[in-house]
Amino acid sequence: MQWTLVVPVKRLARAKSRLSDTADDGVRPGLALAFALDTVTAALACPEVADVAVVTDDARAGRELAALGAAVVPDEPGGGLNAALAHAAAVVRAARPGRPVATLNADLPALRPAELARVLQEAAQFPRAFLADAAAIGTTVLAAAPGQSLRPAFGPDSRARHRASGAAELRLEAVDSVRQDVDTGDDLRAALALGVGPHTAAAAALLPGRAPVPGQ
Ligand SMILES: Nc1nc2c(ncn2[C@@H]2O[C@H](COP(=O)(O)OP(=O)(O)OP(=O)(O)O)[C@@H](O)[C@H]2O)c(=O)[nH]1
Ligand SMILES: C=C(OP(=O)(O)O)C(=O)O
Repeated sequence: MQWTLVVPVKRLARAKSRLSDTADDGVRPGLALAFALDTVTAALACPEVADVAVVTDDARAGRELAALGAAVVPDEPGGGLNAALAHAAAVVRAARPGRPVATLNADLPALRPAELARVLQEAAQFPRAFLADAAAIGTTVLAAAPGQSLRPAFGPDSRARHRASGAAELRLEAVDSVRQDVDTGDDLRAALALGVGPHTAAAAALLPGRAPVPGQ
């Protein structure tokens, strides 16, 4: 079963505010874009993924992600993350009603296609399912079978909120790259240790106190 992924991307100028102590206003938008480029590149390389739709209001992110092969859905509701996801899911569902849909956060710069494939294969066993983030508080993937509405409940404590909504929590081992979202400087260090994609490696090398990562 092949999935349509919906990837939300906040306006780059406002994105990743919790990284402001690690990356100042001059470099943070480029870092957020690099995360999204590496996330979408890995998602498009996953055999379980048919297509990727990015929902964003950011012109530069839309342009650069479209160049990778993603579709771009304008964030018309402008009502925050959950409204953007519900809107984009409705748009992609109208085009292909028989396909399962999953959201994937755009801040997974270490994402590996084979680990995402395992997550999506497991999610296909349930009407709705989700994967908790590395901190075990948030959510990085929320998946819905054909005919099931996504009902996204991202934000504070989204792991508990998705569980309370009846979605199955995926209890997979060794899918660290799908769980490792980057909100803070510590998260970025953890992602770099897992091994990030080339856009993030280049952007992270520009941060103060960071040497380029050899081989990336
Ligand atoms: N389209 C869209 N995407 C959003 C919106 N808010 C957050 N996102 C995306 O949703 C995912 C998870 O969001 P967060 O991890 O909170 O990222 P963030 O909002 O950039 O980070 P902070 O500013 O530190 O809260 C990321 O891929 C964001 O780019 C929104 O209002 N619209
Ligand atoms: C929006 C979310 O992401 P984060 O915790 O990374 O802000 C979430 O996990 O629901």
